[in-house]
Parts: sequence; structure tokens; C-alpha cells
Amino acid sequence: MAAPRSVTVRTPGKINVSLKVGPLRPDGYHSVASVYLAVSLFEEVTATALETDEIQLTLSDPDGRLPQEGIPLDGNNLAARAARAVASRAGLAQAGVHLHITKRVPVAGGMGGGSADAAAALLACNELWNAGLTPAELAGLAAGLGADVPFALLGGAAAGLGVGDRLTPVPAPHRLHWVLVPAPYGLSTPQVYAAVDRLRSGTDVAEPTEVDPVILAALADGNTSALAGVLVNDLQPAALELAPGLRTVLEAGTRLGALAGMVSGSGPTLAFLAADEAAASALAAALRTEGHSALAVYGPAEGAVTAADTTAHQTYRK
Ligand SMILES: C[C@@](CO)(OP(=O)(O)O)[C@H](O)COP(=O)(O)OP(=O)(O)OC[C@H]1O[C@@H](n2ccc(N)nc2=O)[C@H](O)[C@@H]1O
Ligand SMILES: Nc1ncnc2c1ncn2[C@@H]1O[C@H](COP(=O)(O)OP(=O)(O)O)[C@@H](O)[C@H]1O
Repeated sequence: MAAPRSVTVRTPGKINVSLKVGPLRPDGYHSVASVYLAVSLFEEVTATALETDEIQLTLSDPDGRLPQEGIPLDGNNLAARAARAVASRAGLAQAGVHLHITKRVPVAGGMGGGSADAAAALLACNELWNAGLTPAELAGLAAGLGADVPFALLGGAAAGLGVGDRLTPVPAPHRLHWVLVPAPYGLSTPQVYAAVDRLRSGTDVAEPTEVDPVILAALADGNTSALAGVLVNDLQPAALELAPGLRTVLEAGTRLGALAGMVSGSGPTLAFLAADEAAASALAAALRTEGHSALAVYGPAEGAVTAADTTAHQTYRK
């Protein structure tokens, strides 16, 4: 008997090199102006056809460094929800699938790992089931699954308005080098947004309507020192309040040679910008010597690609 068909899709984690957050909206969300940068820490989802109509999930952690508690392995997993969304949109009566998630992005780390799994599952199931959904339809389903899911499909660098789902790709032709410091714990995104509302209560908070053009120019030029001066994250004070230990790690990164450091999204992962690849690798080594976990990565990295395509899109210049 032939082996059941499988499709593997790879998607990137992200950092937000700029994240401006507006006031709390009546729907419980905040409008943002975000500059997303996909980085070279990838999730993979392999979707394998099942004879039944159940959705099964398994997970592996090849690098052996992710706390896996807190990841639901049932219908609440974002990858399972993505598979259901494809089946229902395509009107498939029997849509059984086994989803295997290979996890590398820190869990509840502010790097959009669950969103990357959802994006990968959308594309993998669409291909596995020959569901025929267009990229625009997949992007629509992605936005219904979470604010960051559309960017995980797209990858590269993009400005995000609305809740982060209204995306415009932005030119970032030069590879930038970063060091990520994951924490051994997670932070809950809704709690970080709630903390920022509390910290800013009584102040007038503007609706963000556009991303900072200085950031866009620095990305377009690959100007790391200009970029270092304008990295901003409105969620950072809230993340530091919830996880005060991050302050010493931020200080260590800059003391050890980072051009700048910031909390990634809702945290607690920290992202340090390095001058070049050699500086990133030296910084990661120095941080590890001081007892921190540290990974050198680059961005932009490409968005969702099926496994057979993974070498076909390496278009970024160093
Ligand atoms: C903060 C950011 C920055 O990119 O990412 P993470 O750092 O979590 O990865 C995003 O805004 C997170 O996006 P994502 O994690 O997809 O959010 P969702 O699942 O859609 O929403 C989870 C909860 O976060 C809050 N939320 C999310 C997005 C947004 N623009 N405003 C919000 O207030 C809401 O409380 C919402 O119920
Ligand atoms: N496939 C998934 N991977 C990780 N977390 C998931 C997944 N599906 C659902 N979740 C839930 O989403 C929460 C946030 O996940 P994650 O995307 O890792 O972090 P963040 O929102 O900080 O980027 C997790 O704590 C978990 O409860």
C-alpha cells in the first residue's frame, strides 16, 4: 500500500522592530502600527492524510529547549483550528489529518510561534486536500485565527496596521543579524496588553495610523546604527513590569556589544541587534558565557513555503 500523502510547510517566527499600540478598543483588541520582521527560527508542520475525519496532533522539539506545557494538543491548538478552518471554508465533508508540529520558536515568547503553526497548517492542509483556496482566501482565514497569523504566511518584512493583520510588505533587501534570548517561562499576550492599559491609564493614548518612516528607511538601507536608534515597543514597559528579571538581561546584551536590545512583541524573548553576522555570533557566545540562552538569527526570513520549495526562495542579499 502506498504511504499516505503528506505535505510539510515551514513558517518563520517574528520580532516586531517597531510596535506602537493604541488605546483599548471596545472589541478587546488594540490598534497597532507594527513593523514585523520574520527571523530564521522556523516552525514546521507536516500534514498527513487520515482515513477518518479526526484531527490528530503531535509535537517535537528537536533542539530540546522548549517548555511544552501550555501548548494544547487538542482542538484548541492553533494548527488544529487552522485545519478546521480550511476544511470548513472548502466545504470538505471528510477532512481527517495528522498534524506534526516541529517547534523551534519559544512558546508564549512574543515571537508568534503558535501563529506560525497556524499559518503552516493552513497552507499544508490546503495543499494536502487540494482544497483550492486562493492566497487571499488563506490570508482571510489567517486573520480569523489571530492578529499575527497573516504575517506568518507572508514573512519578510511588513508594516501591519489594524490589529496587525492589515499588511503591506516593506523593502528590506539587506540581511540583519540579531541575537534572541528566550526566557525559561512565557508571558500571556492578553495579560501584557492589559498591563500596558493599566500603566497608561489616565493618559491620552493616540491611535497609531502609520509606521515610523525612519524605521522603513533604515530597513531599506540596511542601516543598522540608524535602526538601533529607533527600535520601539510600547509593550516593553508592561513586559518588564511582569518579568522584571529581563532588565538585567537587556543590560547584559548592550554591555556585551549589541547595538540595541528590546523585548520581542509581548515578550519575554529579548532581541538584540548586532552590527553584522560575526558580531551576532560573538554576542551570542558572550551571553551564553554569562549563563543566558542565546541564538543568533537573521531577518528578514521568508514566509510560508512547502518543504520542496525551501531552497527556491533565498533571494535576500547579505
Ligand atoms: C503582541 C503581538 C505583536 O505582534 O504578538 P506576540 O508578541 O503575542 O507574538 C500581537 O499583537 C499579538 O498577536 P496574537 O498573539 O496573534 O494575538 P491574538 O491571538 O489575535 O489575540 C490575543 C489577545 O491579545 C490581545 N491583542 C492582540 C492583538 C492586538 N492588536 N490587540 C490586542 O489587544 C487581545 O487581548 C487578544 O484577545
Ligand atoms: N501551536 C501552538 N503553539 C504554541 N502555542 C499555542 C499553539 N496553539 C495554541 N497555543 C496557545 O497560544 C499561547 C501563545 O502562544 P505563542 O504563539 O507561542 O506565543 P506568543 O503569542 O507570545 O507569540 C500558548 O501559551 C498556548 O496556550
